[in-house]
Amino acid sequence: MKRMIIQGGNRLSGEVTIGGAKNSTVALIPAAILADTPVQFDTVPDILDVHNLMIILKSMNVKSKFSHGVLDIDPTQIVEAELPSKAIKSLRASYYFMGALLGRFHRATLTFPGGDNIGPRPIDQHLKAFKAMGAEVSEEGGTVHLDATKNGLHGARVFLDMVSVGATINAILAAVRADGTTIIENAAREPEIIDLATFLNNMGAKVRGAGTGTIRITGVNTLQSMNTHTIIADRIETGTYLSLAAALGDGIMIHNVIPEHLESFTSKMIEMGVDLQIDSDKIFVPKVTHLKGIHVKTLPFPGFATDLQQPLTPLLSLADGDSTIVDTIYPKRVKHVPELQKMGMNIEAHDGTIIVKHTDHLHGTNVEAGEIRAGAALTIAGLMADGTTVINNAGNILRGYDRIVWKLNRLHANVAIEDDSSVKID
Ligand SMILES: CC(=O)N[C@H]1[C@@H](OP(=O)(O)OP(=O)(O)OC[C@H]2O[C@@H](n3ccc(=O)[nH]c3=O)[C@H](O)[C@@H]2O)O[C@H](CO)[C@@H](O)[C@@H]1O
Ligand SMILES: C=C(OP(=O)(O)O)C(=O)O
Repeated sequence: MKRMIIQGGNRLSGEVTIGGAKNSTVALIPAAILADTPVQFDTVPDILDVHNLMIILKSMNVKSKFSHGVLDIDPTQIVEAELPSKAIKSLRASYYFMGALLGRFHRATLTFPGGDNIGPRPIDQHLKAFKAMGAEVSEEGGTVHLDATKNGLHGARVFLDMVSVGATINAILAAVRADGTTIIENAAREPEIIDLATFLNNMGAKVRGAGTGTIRITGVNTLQSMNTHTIIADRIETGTYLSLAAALGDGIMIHNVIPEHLESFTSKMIEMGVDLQIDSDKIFVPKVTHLKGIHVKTLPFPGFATDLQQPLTPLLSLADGDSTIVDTIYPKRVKHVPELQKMGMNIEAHDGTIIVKHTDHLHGTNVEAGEIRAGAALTIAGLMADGTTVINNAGNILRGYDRIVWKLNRLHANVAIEDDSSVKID
């Protein structure tokens, strides 16, 4: 098991460049198996989810090579195979192989995905979309079987009961090579869905309306890649560095940013009193002297992202006055709260509301990254704290933060990853 070891207390400064978006990348890789040609992605983040998706590709005889942010995938010799359940369970987005395999072979068998433990994460809307498109769906012992081999996949009208990123993407993946037109209503509008549609459309797909609540997909017979797809910048990684820079920076420039994807987040930081200097593709965070408490409610995009409520909590603890967070997407996503309490933070979770009060002093201790963004919150808190913080289960952080140790140390932090289970602090 990996641990992150942080010697806290350094002020940070300098520059950091944001990587490609995890939540785009993990949809684009399964989408690549729909192509009839090799495909290439660049600005691919170096994260565990990518390496685990490559293991899944290999099990289907899909060769992939990842070097210096460029990922080449050759799906032209793909075969149907049993997918490795350990890799499937290591991340959430492995469920995108359901839609992609249905599109490619008209059938798929997968164990239930893993991913962050952030409360119930049903996939009923994904299965509803597959059924509407003609797939027979059955589940037994944690395995899902999808089969549309008898009559093929056909276009359908799918109204999602709730706005779901995963169900929207899975429905698109199944629909791009189906017969006829699929209409997804109440679709999620996240930028990562637009990125996926851009990749597919550049290969000849007909996906219209991505980024709005209604997406129309007309199936095509073949998808052929002609160029390299550059993955959009990770808005959640950006928000994490914005929070970190405001909490303990003496002036930090964040490059490769799409500010329009972060307006719900940056507007809250500005409301707190952070004098962000927002440019077309970079944001400068000056040294912060005074912060006010704020109230945050997470919502589907373009609302405040559930993945950014945790990385904001260390910054909220520096504000005068109380702040509150209500996570309407995942009300039970509070794994960071007891761990931050161990470090001395004045934070509580009651009846679906997280309350953060002013905290003068954080101290390093042994804590647990119960999920990726809890890990991000603990990383920022550890950098702010006196002494040594040991974050257990740091694999959860490495699932989604591109070269985080290297990036933090370039900002003058003191962070390392160790595998040694004997690391202890007094
Ligand atoms: C790989 C990826 O992109 N992960 C993101 C994706 O997760 P993911 O795609 O799993 O999240 P969804 O958007 O599907 O979930 C939104 C809400 O809908 C519910 N729901 C979803 C599907 C379903 O079939 N039934 C159902 O009830 C969920 O429990 C949740 O309350 O969006 C989440 C919400 O922005 C983010 O936190 C994750 O980082
Ligand atoms: C919840 C997240 O990821 P996943 O859906 O991959 O578990 C996240 O990125 O915050």
